[in-house]
Amino acid sequence: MINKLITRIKETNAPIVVGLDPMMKFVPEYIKKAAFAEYGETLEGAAEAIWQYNKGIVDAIYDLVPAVKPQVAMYEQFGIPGMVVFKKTVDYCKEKGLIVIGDIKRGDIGSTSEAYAVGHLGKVQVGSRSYYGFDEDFVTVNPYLGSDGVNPFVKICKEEKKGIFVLVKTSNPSSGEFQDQLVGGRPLYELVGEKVAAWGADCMGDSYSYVGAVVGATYPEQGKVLRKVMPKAFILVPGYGAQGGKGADLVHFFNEDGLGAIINSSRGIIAAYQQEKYAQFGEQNYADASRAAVLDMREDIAQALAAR
Ligand SMILES: O=C(O)c1cc(=O)[nH]c(=O)n1[C@@H]1O[C@H](COP(=O)(O)O)[C@@H](O)[C@H]1O
Repeated sequence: MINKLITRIKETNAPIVVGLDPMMKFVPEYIKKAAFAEYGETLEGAAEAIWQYNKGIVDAIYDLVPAVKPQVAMYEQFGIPGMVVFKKTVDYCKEKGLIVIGDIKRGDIGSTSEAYAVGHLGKVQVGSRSYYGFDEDFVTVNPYLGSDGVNPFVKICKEEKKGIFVLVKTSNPSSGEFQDQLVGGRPLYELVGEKVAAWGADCMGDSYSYVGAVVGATYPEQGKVLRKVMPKAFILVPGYGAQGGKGADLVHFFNEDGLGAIINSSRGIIAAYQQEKYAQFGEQNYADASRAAVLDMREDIAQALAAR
């Protein structure tokens, strides 16, 4: 799957992931009205609204980008109907040819991590049969529990030819509280970066490992160091747009080959119509506004890379 991701990045010229993080405040009124008319102001109604909203965005952007990243929390908040829409979104995006990164940030003791990995990447055994659960192509993994919490994901990636992105240095303001703590004189995120390189060493695709890392666009200096610590890891870079990351912050996340990073934007794309810059599209054309925002992001990244 890492090879496919790289091929699609080259074909689209867009090292971009559109984050499908639907929130009710982003869903246009006309979509909510129709969903509530059918299902009432219920969890089912909310789930239908985010499904229709997602579908509009995916239809508008699927030819421009290689991948999407549905964030499971945004679906989980609507209970079972929300999780049904998470799965519908995963399947629909894959039908459209998109690579799906399930943003689940899981990680636990080994046996529990194995169940997470089975549910999201692999197949579960039921008697003599086996079934895919959510069947994403990649998932995000929290490494706080150490190797035995990560290894079950790696094992299933090997079997299924899928991949993971391990949290190394996150984009949020408090990320330094633990991640920047010095351990033997070096920040913890660097040690985690070294572990990512080690976990990924025998998980190579043609040029990159399918054990990747997450490093926030909001920490470009740390990104520069981590790029060197784990040269074969693909880096998923969130924090562009809504969290303040800009094109110029991203250049050090890429290798000399122009590859090695894929930049996520969620609110900046899916709620573009609510920004002044794209307000002319109006609510009815929210999906066209998302398309315009992807094109602008692609240009911003290309310019930054050309200027480095
Ligand atoms: O793993 C992630 O994707 C992630 C890691 C991180 O360090 N920071 C971060 O923002 N994310 C996710 O990336 C998305 C960012 O959303 P926007 O800020 O709206 O672009 C959200 O789904 C976050 O959960």
